[in-house]
Amino acid sequence: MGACTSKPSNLPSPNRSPPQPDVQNPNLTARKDEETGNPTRNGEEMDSWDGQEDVGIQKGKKSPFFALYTPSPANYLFSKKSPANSATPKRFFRPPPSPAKHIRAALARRRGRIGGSAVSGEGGGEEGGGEGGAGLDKSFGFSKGFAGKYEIGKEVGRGHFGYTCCAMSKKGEMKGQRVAVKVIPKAKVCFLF
Ligand SMILES: Nc1ncnc2c1ncn2[C@@H]1O[C@H](COP(=O)(O)OP(=O)(O)OP(=O)(O)O)[C@@H](O)[C@H]1O
Repeated sequence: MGACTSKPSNLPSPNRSPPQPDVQNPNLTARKDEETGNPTRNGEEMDSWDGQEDVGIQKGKKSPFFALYTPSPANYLFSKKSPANSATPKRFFRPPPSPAKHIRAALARRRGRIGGSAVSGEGGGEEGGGEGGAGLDKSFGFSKGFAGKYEIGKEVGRGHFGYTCCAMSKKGEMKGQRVAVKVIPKAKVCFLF
């Protein structure tokens, strides 16, 4: 029974165990110097309290000439074991397809559609063998029997590529009707082939 004081008691507490000296070598004990606060071992001042810095320096490669030399961590980047030096996976360059091939295919299709003849048309001056393709009536065109089907009349007009003539149909459903035939010289369209 006694007064409670805030000052720590130096008396050993039954719950607190006293500091135990090293069992192997009781003389080798590390403790803080009471005056300087620096870690000491048997009275000699230590570099660090528990010697962790010593272990860290000794792990790195020390230069035999410079005691304080520590290898740069950048050396890891240039070492052979570095993943930065691992070979980049090879990329196989594939050149783009030649546009000439595409153009040649389009021209071949067009050539097959026109059949190598000069372009001609009728019915309001529409050109036969245009690029429409799918729904185009291929019965139009400047066929070998054109002279037998139509009687070419006088020229009614001119455009950039050819001229338009008035004609009379001789055969078929259009027999007896006047039509317009647009004639384009081969020389004007030969650059397409
Ligand atoms: N069905 C038609 N009836 C009467 N005249 C026409 C007819 N079609 C064309 N023409 C006349 O022929 C001229 C030329 O017509 P075309 O269709 O060849 O002109 P364009 O399309 O400008 O020519 P291009 O396509 O060669 O540049 C027109 O200006 C017009 O006077």
